[in-house]
Amino acid sequence: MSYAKELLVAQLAVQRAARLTKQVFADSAKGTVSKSDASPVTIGDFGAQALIIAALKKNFPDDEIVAEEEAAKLREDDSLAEHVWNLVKGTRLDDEKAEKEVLGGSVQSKDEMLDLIDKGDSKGGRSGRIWAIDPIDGTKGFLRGGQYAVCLGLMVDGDVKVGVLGCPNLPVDDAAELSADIGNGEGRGVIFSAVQGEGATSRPLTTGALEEGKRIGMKKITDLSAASFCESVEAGHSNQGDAAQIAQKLGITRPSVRMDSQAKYGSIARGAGDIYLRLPVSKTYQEKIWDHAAGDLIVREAGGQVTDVLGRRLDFGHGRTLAENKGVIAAPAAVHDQVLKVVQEVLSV
Ligand SMILES: Nc1ncnc2c1ncn2[C@@H]1O[C@H](COP(=O)(O)O)[C@@H](O)[C@H]1OP(=O)(O)O
Ligand SMILES: [Mg+2]
Ligand SMILES: [Mg+2]
Ligand SMILES: [Mg+2]
Repeated sequence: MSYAKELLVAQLAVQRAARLTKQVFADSAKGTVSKSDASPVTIGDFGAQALIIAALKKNFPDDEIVAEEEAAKLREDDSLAEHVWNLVKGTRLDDEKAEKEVLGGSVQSKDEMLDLIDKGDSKGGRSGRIWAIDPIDGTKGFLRGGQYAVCLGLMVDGDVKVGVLGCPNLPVDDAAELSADIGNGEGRGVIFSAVQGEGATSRPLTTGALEEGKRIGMKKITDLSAASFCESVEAGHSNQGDAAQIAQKLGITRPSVRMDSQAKYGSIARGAGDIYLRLPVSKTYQEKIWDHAAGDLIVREAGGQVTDVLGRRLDFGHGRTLAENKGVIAAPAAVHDQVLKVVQEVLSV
C-alpha cells in the first residue's frame, strides 16, 4: 500500500489531537479568543495544532506544513499559553508504543510548543510534500457541542494523496441516519481516511490505529428527488437561499441537514447524506486549503466527484487558499453533472 507510514502517522496524530479537543470541551473554560477576521479560536485549536505538527516533524522533518493557526496570540498572553501547554503535555495515546515510537512522545517545553505551532506557516504551492492542517474545523460547532473535525491532508505536487478526518461527535455507525442532532456520548467518534487510488475507510476514533478500517462508499442514488443535502450551519459560509432553490429544481423535498465542518464530507462519503453544497456568499472570500483537502480526497475515493460551482476540480496548488475555485459541489459521481447544471442555472454562472 502506498503512503502507509504517512497514513498511520496521520491517523494517530489526529486521534491524539482529538483527545485534546474532547478534553477542552469537557472543561468549562475553552479559552476562546477572537481572530482578526472575528472568527473564534480556542485553546483546543492551538493545542491540537501543536500535537499534530510535533508528530509530523518527528516523522517527516523535511515536509512543509500549511496550518490554520499561529502562536502570536499565545506569545502575547502567557496565561493562555500556559493553559494550552498544560493540555499539550497532558495528552497522549493510551497505546504507549504508538505514542512513543510513532508519534515521538511528548513536546518538551512551552517554548518548543509555540515554535511547533508556528511551523504551519508554509505558503503552500504546487511542488513537493505539503501537509494541510485544520486542528479544529468548525470551531463554532465545537463550541456549541455540535459537529467539528480534526483535519489532516498530505499533498504531493499539489495533489492530495492522504486525507484523514477525525469527527469526535459523529456516530461511529456508518449506517446511522444523518441528522443535525448534537451529542458527544457513547457511540460517537469516527475517523475517515483515504489514500489516493486505494479507497476510503472509517473506523472508531477510539481504537488503535492498527485496526483495519471499514471500506465506505457514497450512496447510489438514481432518483435525485430522494436525495438529501448537507450544508453549513453558518449562513455566512454558504448561500442557503440559493441552495433551497437548487433543491427545489432538483425535486428534493427533504430539508437540508445543517452541520459544521468537514464532517459533511465524511457523512456523504459513507452514504449518510448525498450531496454537499457550499455556495459562494461573497465575491472575495477564498476557501482555505485546510478546510477541504482531506474531505475532497475522502469523497472522491468513496465514489464521489468534487468540483467548484464552475465545474473545476479543487486546485490545492495555489497556496494557502483555493484561489482559483468558487464554492464546492460534492456529489456521487453518477449525478454530479446533473447537480452542477442546476447549480449553474440558479447562480447564473
Ligand atoms: N465567509 C466565509 N465563507 C465560507 N467559509 C468561511 C467563511 N468564513 C469562515 N469560513 C470557514 O468555514 C469553515 C467552517 O465551515 P462550515 O460552515 O462548513 O462549518 C471554517 O473553517 C471557517 O473558517 P475559519 O476557521 O477561518 O473561521
Ligand atoms: Mg476550518
Ligand atoms: Mg479551524
Ligand atoms: Mg477557524
